[in-house]
Amino acid sequence: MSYVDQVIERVVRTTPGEPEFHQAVKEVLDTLRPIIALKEEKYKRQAILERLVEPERQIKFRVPWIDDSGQVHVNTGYRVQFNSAIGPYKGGLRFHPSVNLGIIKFLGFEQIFKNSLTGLPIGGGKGGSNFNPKGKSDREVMAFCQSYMTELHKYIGADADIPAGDIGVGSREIGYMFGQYKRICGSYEGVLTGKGVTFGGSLARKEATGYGLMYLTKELLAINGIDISGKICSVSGAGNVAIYAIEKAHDLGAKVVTCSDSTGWIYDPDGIDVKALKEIKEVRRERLTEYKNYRPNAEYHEGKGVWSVKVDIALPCATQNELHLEDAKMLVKNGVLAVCEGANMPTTLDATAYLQQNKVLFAPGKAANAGGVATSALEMSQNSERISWSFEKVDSKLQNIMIGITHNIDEAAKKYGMDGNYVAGANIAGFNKVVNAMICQGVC
Ligand SMILES: NC(=O)C1=CN([C@@H]2O[C@H](COP(=O)(O)OP(=O)(O)OC[C@H]3O[C@@H](n4cnc5c(N)ncnc54)[C@H](O)[C@@H]3O)[C@@H](O)[C@H]2O)C=CC1
Ligand SMILES: O=C(O)CCC(=O)C(=O)O
Repeated sequence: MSYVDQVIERVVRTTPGEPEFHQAVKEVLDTLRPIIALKEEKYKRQAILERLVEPERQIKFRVPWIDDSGQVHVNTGYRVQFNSAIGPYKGGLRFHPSVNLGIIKFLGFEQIFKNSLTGLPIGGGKGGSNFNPKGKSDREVMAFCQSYMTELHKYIGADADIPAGDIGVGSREIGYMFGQYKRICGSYEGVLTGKGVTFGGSLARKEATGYGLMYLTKELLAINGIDISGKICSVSGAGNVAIYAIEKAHDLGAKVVTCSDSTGWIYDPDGIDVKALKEIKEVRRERLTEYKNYRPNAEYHEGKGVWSVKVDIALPCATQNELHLEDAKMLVKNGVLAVCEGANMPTTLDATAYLQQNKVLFAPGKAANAGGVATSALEMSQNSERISWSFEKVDSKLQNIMIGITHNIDEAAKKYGMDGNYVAGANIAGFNKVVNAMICQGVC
């Protein structure tokens, strides 16, 4: 059995019940085979892959909180500090009922390579809870966030581990957690990113993941001789990443005709109305069923379906494993040119393989959605300098980072004879930097 297969077998055997983590490990290690083969003995002796797939630390804790009726609830909190070879742990917090250790580990593992690709000094981590903010009052969300931070503060710090948002965690939740950290630690520091701009947040962080996705998509198409202008796109999700991907796609001359939430999806042939979407999701926190009140010509459908629409570019921006093999087949049948992942691991392994076999340009999330964490790192720089940069300055740095990532993954794929395989390119480029740092730092 090859070294890679031994490590995959060990991960599956020793971490039962963590299918998403297994999926992420398999995807990364499979594409790394050619470069691991070049230094197999050295890596094996150093146990590089065994160390890479084992988090440096995983923290699991009780989060008790009281609802508005006086009832006490208990949720489970997590923080997985995966790899600090190239910088302090960095990665978001997810609050969603589906959260468990395996999901946080897959996200933390992906984050190692993504953060490396940004070129900035940030290691990989992720956290969250099975708490569901949907339908809770602001006071209940605050009670939960304060309780979560009361435990988490022991393990984080501006130079140690800097959480941010993810599904279910936006500026409201970050604000409550920042307030509680400050209160307990007596320290006003950049311990979280995605903060409100009046208390240390960076301009353009809110927009960064979606905008970054579109900067990379535009560049990837351009490398392949295609102009993004005039292209029709489908987006899944209606949260932070989806909203700002749609906004930037429209700025770039493309037209997005779909979006979705966990109950249904919208088809708007005239192009999604971003102002209406922001009002529904960011201000009123309502369901997408409300969209028809703003756009009577749009269609609302229950359940899933955005991938059945004929488009040039598909942008999954909701959650993991939301684009399956049947969806990939439908997209290919309808002539899709590119699939660029705004979410983390939204495309299943067999769907990814099918798209690649059918010559669809496929940009994996760890490259395509890296603009969010990159801008978080820019927020950390501003906090250290005690200064705030303009929106234009941050946005311009974000663009340069995303263009850089696009060329980096393209060149890495070419260098190892896998021209056009951007999954391999992203994994290889991310891996090389982290592994060099791990080797230089000795056995730790
Ligand atoms: N917010 C950020 O800066 C970054 C987020 N991501 C990833 O992007 C994705 C979306 O995150 P955000 O937009 O921040 O979250 P969000 O909470 O703002 O929005 C999530 C959206 O996805 C939908 N969704 C969630 N779970 C779903 C499910 N099981 N089925 C159908 N729809 C579902 C929700 O209804 C919502 O519209 C996630 O995979 C996240 O890990 C990646 C990089 C950075
Ligand atoms: O901004 C950050 O630190 C993390 C964003 C994130 O969770 C992600 O890239 O998936």
